[in-house]
Amino acid sequence: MTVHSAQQTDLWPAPTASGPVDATVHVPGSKSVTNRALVLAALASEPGWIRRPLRSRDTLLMAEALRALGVGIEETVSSSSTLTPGGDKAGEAWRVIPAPLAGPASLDVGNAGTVMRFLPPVAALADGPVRFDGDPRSHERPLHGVIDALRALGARIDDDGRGALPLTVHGGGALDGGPVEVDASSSSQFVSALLLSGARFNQGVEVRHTGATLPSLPHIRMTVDMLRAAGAQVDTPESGGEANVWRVTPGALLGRDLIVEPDLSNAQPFLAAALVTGGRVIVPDWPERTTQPGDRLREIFTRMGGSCELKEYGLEFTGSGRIHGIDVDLSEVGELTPGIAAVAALADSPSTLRGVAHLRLHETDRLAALTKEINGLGGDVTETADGLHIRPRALRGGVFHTYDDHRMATAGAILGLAVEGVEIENVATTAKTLPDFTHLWTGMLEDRR
Ligand SMILES: O=C(O)C1=C[C@@H](OP(=O)(O)O)[C@@H](O)[C@H](O)C1
Ligand SMILES: C=C(OP(=O)(O)O)C(=O)O
Repeated sequence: MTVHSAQQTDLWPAPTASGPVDATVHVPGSKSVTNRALVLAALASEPGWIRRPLRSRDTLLMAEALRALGVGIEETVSSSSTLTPGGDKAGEAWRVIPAPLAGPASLDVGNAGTVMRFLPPVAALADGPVRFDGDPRSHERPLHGVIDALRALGARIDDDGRGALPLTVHGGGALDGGPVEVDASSSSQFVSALLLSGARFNQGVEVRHTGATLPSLPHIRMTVDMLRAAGAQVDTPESGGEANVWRVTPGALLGRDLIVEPDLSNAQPFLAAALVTGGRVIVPDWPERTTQPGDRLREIFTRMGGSCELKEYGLEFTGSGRIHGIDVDLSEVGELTPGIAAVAALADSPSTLRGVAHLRLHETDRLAALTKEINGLGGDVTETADGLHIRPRALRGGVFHTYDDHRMATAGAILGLAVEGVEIENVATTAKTLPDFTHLWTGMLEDRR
């Protein structure tokens, strides 16, 4: 698969459901886990394996960028294909071979928050200049937390002073590290970025978040869990440390053999389909314990009218035929907002989604985009200071624009299940994290188990 910018402007007629869905959907691996695994494996002192990696635009950009810095990443068919009940590509794996990091290099981050934020600290450890650029939207997404913190920790960075891309990190082969303050209220990825490379800084790193709010805490926990699994010593607020302070002790990282969990945020549209059609969807390999924010869907979609059971083979989620509105704080799980908004627009009562002001700086301004597009189909959505108020109304068909946002595309598909004549513009933008989306979606509608 080539790493391309999804510029296609075709209209995809979103299929309506002819009845309750009844399907098993194998959801590909987690973007957030795959990209953390790549960074940690690249920084390790020995080779490692990443099994069942997500292959999507965001993760291929991460792999390409690390290769450009000298890291070996080999695609292989692993010997452990038996690990995978029914997943066709599941035996495939990446072998990551760390090497001295070096510039000059020119990295394309696309519109991947994980790539544009996790890699500048890695580049600070490289020897030589590393230039970062990406899609036009990447120039608007906040990066000041990473830039300012790296400078405070001893890095030299050339940028245009806006706290955003493009920029060049002049890596010196090592970084002092130590204590640093960051306002991560616009993205938890600032904290994750500094922690992920922190074990390789001379003094490690101590990150103190100074802002009033901090979104996406589960993603910071994911960073901490994965660092610990790679042998790093990490002190956190949860492990008895100070509130809003994370500390990584300097030291070598181990090469791991890691199996990537299915992407639970990408499972969302499929679970939503069960809810919207009063059907049933099984997602195999749903982890029993996970830091992925998508695990909150079990609770949120249950409150919205479904029921679920975590079985040995995966999650079985069943809709009741009724969809209820919800009043919910999504600050920890912001990336679930578009899918929840779509379901809420089809509910039997109003919804209020709170705590997600930072979504205005995601792939697109998601609060504005959801309001405009759902209202464009006849809906009644208003933006609040930190979220959305959604009053369900009968919807009609029309074009649903995606603004190069994968989660807008999947939100439109959810609406299309219940509303005839919804056409998704640039559904190919789902390639950011789920290149197979349209096949999985039509497959789900045909599958009757
Ligand atoms: O660290 C990660 O993998 C992510 C953190 C979150 O970012 P924000 O904290 O910027 O919302 C989330 O929305 C994004 O999809 C993935
Ligand atoms: C916000 C998201 O992505 P990113 O990693 O680009 O921030 C997302 O996937 O919903």
